[in-house]
Amino acid sequence: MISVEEAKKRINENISPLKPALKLLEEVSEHILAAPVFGAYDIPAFRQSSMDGYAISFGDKDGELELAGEMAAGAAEQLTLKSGQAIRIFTGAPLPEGADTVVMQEKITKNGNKIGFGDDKLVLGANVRPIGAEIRTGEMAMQKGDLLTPAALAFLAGIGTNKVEVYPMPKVAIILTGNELQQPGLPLEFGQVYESNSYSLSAALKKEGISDIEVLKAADTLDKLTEVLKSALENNDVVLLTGGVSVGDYDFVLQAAADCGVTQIFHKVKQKPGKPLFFGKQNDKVIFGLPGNPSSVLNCYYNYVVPAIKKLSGKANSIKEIPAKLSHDYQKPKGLTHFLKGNYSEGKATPLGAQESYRLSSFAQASCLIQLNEAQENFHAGEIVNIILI
Ligand SMILES: Nc1nc2c(c(=O)[nH]1)N[C@H]1C(S)=C(S)[C@@H](COP(=O)(O)OP(=O)(O)OC[C@H]3O[C@@H](n4cnc5c(N)ncnc54)[C@H](O)[C@@H]3O)O[C@H]1N2
Ligand code: MOO
Repeated sequence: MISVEEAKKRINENISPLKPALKLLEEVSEHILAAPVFGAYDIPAFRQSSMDGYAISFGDKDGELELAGEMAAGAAEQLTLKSGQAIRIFTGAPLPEGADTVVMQEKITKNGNKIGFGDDKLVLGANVRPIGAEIRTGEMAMQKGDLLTPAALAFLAGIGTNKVEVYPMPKVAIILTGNELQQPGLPLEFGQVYESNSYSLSAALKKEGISDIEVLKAADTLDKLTEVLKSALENNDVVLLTGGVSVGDYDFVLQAAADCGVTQIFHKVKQKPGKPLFFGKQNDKVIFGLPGNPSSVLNCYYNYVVPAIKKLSGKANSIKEIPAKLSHDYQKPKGLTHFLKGNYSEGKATPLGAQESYRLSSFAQASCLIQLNEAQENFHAGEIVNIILI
């Protein structure tokens, strides 16, 4: 059995980002750029008004000008401004030839076809967006390693980019094991339990930006599980099995993994919940055997699966670990790192009730996992411990 730290280290050492791919902007929200993006055009591509108003030549600002036409956003035809003239213009429209300044419509007086200007603060070039102010042709817009946030996607779209080279998000299969599982919404027969792990994992994966998720079920026989695992490995980058990873007579995950050519990197971590965690690889494919208890599944997900997914998708940062003051005294036996469902507020971490690994009621309210280290038995109120924000 290995420590939490060793398990995390082995996962990190055994995972590399997925092969970069060229994808449409619509498909790459929250992805990491695998190559820099360069501007293909000067943007703005033309001198553009940033206000609704009147385009003028700055030298004419003190006189009364004659209204000589209109440029709306999207105007396909260029106008030329002559001395003594103003041209009506709208936000986003191209400046007429000969104009250098835009006066806001709130600052003018209008007398028939004549326009007067009372803006003493007007400066040359006011309310004009220069050509290439956002980006120049050939200039680097974003770097390799940058995150494609909503703003980044809009920036790239705004400079005319529609495809980018990114680290893909992994395709993930969830395999549920256990003959006892019943779908929520149907009546429970004797001995059945409602299936909940696919709900936690699917939702958590979606929060990481993963959309390609397949949920599969395998009956508790070695043949069936091996068949399902084999096909999941063919079609996905990551396989998350839940249950069947302990020592019971119907726990076939280890054998099925071996039969599918998966190399075991570790099995069993000195932790609670989630002690029988399994991690393995088949070439570049990543396999987690998550211990079936619903809290064990989620604890292992936050501690081990999230960093793995981040690394596969080229992301550097992993889990949000911070120090916090423990709210109460707490005792546990030596030997296992405990992860307690807790709440975090104003620097203080409070353990919640229902800590058993089959229970989720307090996990449903928790905002953090409180990490109590392997070697320590007694923890005191006010002591600094590490927490993982979830
Ligand atoms: N003799 C021993 N027994 C057990 C040990 C041990 O060391 N020696 N470890 C215990 C620990 S710790 C855990 S955790 C579990 C993990 O067992 P498995 O991964 O083999 O999981 P299962 O036995 O299949 O299921 C455990 C538990 O979780 C329920 N479950 C499973 N899948 C789902 C699901 N999709 N939705 C909701 N609930 C699920 C299942 O019904 C069981 O109650 O082993 C201990 N035993
Ligand atoms: O480690 Mo198991 O997950 O406690 O019940």
